Amino acid sequence: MLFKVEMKVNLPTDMPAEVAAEIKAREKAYAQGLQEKGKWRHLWRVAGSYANVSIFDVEDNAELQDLISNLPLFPYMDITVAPLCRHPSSIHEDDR
Ligand SMILES: O=C(O)CC1=CCC(=O)O1
Repeated sequence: MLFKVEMKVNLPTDMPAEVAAEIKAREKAYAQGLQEKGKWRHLWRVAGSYANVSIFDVEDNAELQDLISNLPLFPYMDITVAPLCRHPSSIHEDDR
């Protein structure tokens, strides 16, 4: 199942820089691991903001919830999720 996930990061302004850097490093490692597994298909920066638009490919809603809630930045993000289905005009056979 494919989901569009939008994540907006809101780190507290008073968070020490070294704490923020450590969380971001763990987030990067976690995100890259999920990309290598094919679970996190696309990861795009939204230009001009500390936000991303991502496409997740998961078994079900429960797996998406598990993956997202384990993001190191999860406590500091506003997240919106939308389920996706194949567009009838898509030429990409693997979009399902
Ligand atoms: O920077 C972001 O948009 C938050 C984030 C998600 C995966 C990652 O490495 O950073």
